[in-house]
Amino acid sequence: NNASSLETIVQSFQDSMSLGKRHKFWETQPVGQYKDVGDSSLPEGPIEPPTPLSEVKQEPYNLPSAYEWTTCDMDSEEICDEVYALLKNNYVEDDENMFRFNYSKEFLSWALRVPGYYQSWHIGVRAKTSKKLVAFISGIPARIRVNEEVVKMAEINFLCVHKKLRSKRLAPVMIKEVTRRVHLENIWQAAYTAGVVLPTPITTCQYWHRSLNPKKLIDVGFSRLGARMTMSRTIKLYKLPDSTVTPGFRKMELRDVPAVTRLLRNYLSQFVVAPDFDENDVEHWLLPNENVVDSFLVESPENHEITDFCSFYTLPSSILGNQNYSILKAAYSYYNVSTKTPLTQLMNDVLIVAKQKDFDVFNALDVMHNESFLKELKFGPGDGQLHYYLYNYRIRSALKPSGLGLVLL
Ligand SMILES: CCCCCCCCCCCCCC(=O)SCCNC(=O)CCNC(=O)[C@H](O)C(C)(C)COP(=O)(O)OP(=O)(O)OC[C@H]1O[C@@H](n2cnc3c(N)ncnc32)[C@H](O)[C@@H]1OP(=O)(O)O
Ligand SMILES: CNCCCN(C)c1ncc(F)c(N2CC(C(=O)NCc3cnc4ccccn34)C2)n1
Repeated sequence: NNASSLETIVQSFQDSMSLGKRHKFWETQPVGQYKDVGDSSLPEGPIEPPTPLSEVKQEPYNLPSAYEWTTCDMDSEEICDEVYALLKNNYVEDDENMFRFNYSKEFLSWALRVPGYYQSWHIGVRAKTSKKLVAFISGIPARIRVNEEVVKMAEINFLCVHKKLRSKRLAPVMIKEVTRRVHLENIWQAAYTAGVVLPTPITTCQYWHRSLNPKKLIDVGFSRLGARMTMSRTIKLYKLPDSTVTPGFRKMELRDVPAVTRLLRNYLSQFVVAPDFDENDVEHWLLPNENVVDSFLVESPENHEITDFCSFYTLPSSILGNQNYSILKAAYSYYNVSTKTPLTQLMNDVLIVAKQKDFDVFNALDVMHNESFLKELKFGPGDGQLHYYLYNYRIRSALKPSGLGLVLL
């Protein structure tokens, strides 16, 4: 009728102005809605109260008839392979479709089989006939502190629908199903990041990249030769020493877990949103794990006190359509703490180690105190932004990336 056609006209106008973008699914969810932004009368904390467990939907949401739910046992080599292959071929790409994340199998096992994990939160969708895995979404339990409140949350990640099944509204079903399964464990909040804008980010972070192998990065189109720059001048610009400079800088070991936990908990207490890591979490997330996560610390040569800590995770990308290279080896800054060694010097040692390990690029978000070293260590701003979200939890203050102490994978 006239009214709906008028709405359609208004909608397409607004969309073209990217103003009131319609979010048919997200408008139904307990998340900060655009209309609420800036309304300081709304209290900080849960948006909706928990539902009595008896009232949580007991059976899975309906899928299109050709598809069925499957729970992915990431302990099984075969199923881990299937999840790896689905993501390798269908997960996040850059806007120009030149790169696609290629999370490794051991990385996915590390990211999903965390202390206290629920296998039921590792959710897949299979085609009934072929049994092919065509979609995935994951949740892991985490204790996240928001200001003074430590909240049990689910960290949601690796949402992926096969390229052939896009734009069929499958994502909202995946999200509702993981929400239902999280509710069944009496957890009512979640944290997630995305490169897309949804209702409503708690903060928006900028990616920064530090070239380690500038020739390869230019060859594959990740970066461009600077104006008035030659290739040899560019290689010299990014050259790093062969070895680290900080006395007492070494790999983290199991015996360091208690000290690193103390150091990290104290450091993270200054941020508005941060994980509430205990020793179990630190052992899982920060102990070196080959090709997955690397971590280092500074043990003072005088009194053997552990004064600083730094870490990065390994997330390669497939290079789509380049004759000479197929993999971009990228390191992502994870958690770093400096109490004695200047953060810039500590991070320069991390760059030196990453170069020694043959990484092509070192990525960092402008979270925590990262901004203080980015320019001096020759990071350049990336084109991607990462938006952080909380589900069913409103935070009062407008959060800047420097107030964020949470790095998701
Ligand atoms: C208490 C517990 C709560 C637990 C849950 C907490 C929430 C968790 C939320 C998930 C956190 C994920 C964290 C990560 O993994 S971020 C990485 C996401 N994955 C990728 O980008 C991989 C490549 N892309 C794909 O696989 C598909 O394009 C996906 C699956 C992303 C969308 O599939 P498709 O393209 O075929 O679209 P559709 O027709 O099915 O559905 C369209 C609807 O989906 C909304 N959409 C699009 N992209 C995203 C996105 N990244 N987060 C949330 N919502 C998203 C979109 O606004 C629209 O809703 P609305 O705008 O109309 O309202
Ligand atoms: C914190 N959890 C990271 C999840 C990855 N998420 C969801 C993501 N969302 C948007 C982005 F902007 C982004 N960036 C990494 C930066 C980068 O390296 N950009 C060039 C590039 C190389 N390879 C790829 C693969 C995909 C996208 C960009 N690529 C930008 N990451």
